[in-house]
Amino acid sequence: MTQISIPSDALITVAGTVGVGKSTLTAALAQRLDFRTSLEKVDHNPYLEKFYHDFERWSFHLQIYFLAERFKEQKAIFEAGGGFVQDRSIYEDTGIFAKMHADQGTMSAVDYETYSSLFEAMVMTPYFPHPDVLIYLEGSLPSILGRITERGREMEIQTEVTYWEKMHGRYADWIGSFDACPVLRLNIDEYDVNDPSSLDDIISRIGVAIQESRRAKASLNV
Ligand SMILES: Nc1ncnc2c1ncn2[C@@H]1O[C@H](COP(=O)(O)OP(=O)(O)O)[C@@H](O)[C@H]1O
Ligand SMILES: Nc1ncnc2c1ncn2[C@H]1C[C@H](O)[C@@H](COP(=O)(O)O)O1
Repeated sequence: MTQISIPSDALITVAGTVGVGKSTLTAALAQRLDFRTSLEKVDHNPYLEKFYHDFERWSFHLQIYFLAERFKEQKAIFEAGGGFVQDRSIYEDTGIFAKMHADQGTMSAVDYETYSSLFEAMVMTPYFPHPDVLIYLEGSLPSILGRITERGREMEIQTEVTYWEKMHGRYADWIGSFDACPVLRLNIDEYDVNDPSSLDDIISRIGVAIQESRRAKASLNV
């Protein structure tokens, strides 16, 4: 199969639940495509560990922090003119995490409202490049829990399994109605990030998805 080249200004975003393999695939794709990465910085997050110990107390602070961080990343991608693989989308902050905590009562209704209006205002700006394609990583809950354990972040390992179970279910519902950009679904049992031919296959599929979406946009003149 002839491989369709990926435009050098593309923005490829990798989405999926915690531990599914986003950062690993982001790094592998960026290296192969000679793209830059936009990574989530977990180690210097001042709220994350506190949040896992007390969701109610820290949910709002953490969401505002993630929103600010991701918006800065979006702006950097916009200013660079693309050419990035991004680890996690801004859509997951609001569509998965903030909503889940609001629904389960660990973020108050007023905090959720404030957060959501800030999110809407940020997304409406020209600094917000929508991805050319969102790669959605999916897998079974046991495989994902195994990866969370293997990675060894104590705060995640100590968190009740029901938290990850609820998140896993929410992701499945969320992706079913996600329509902000084209989606490429990848099952984690069906690729090997260390196998070059497996990455070739993913890159071919990314190429096709981007080509189709750019053609569709051009025909609508948007
Ligand atoms: N394709 C893969 N096969 C096997 N293990 C993987 C794969 N991708 C990631 N992992 C492992 O799973 C764990 C979580 O991966 P990571 O990329 O950090 O997930 P995420 O960014 O989605 O939270 C890490 O220990 C990583 O080494
Ligand atoms: N928006 C978020 N709210 C709560 N927690 C979040 C949010 N975004 C990321 N996280 C957490 C989940 C993980 O513990 C780390 C990093 O995510 P990962 O999926 O491992 O890249 O941050």
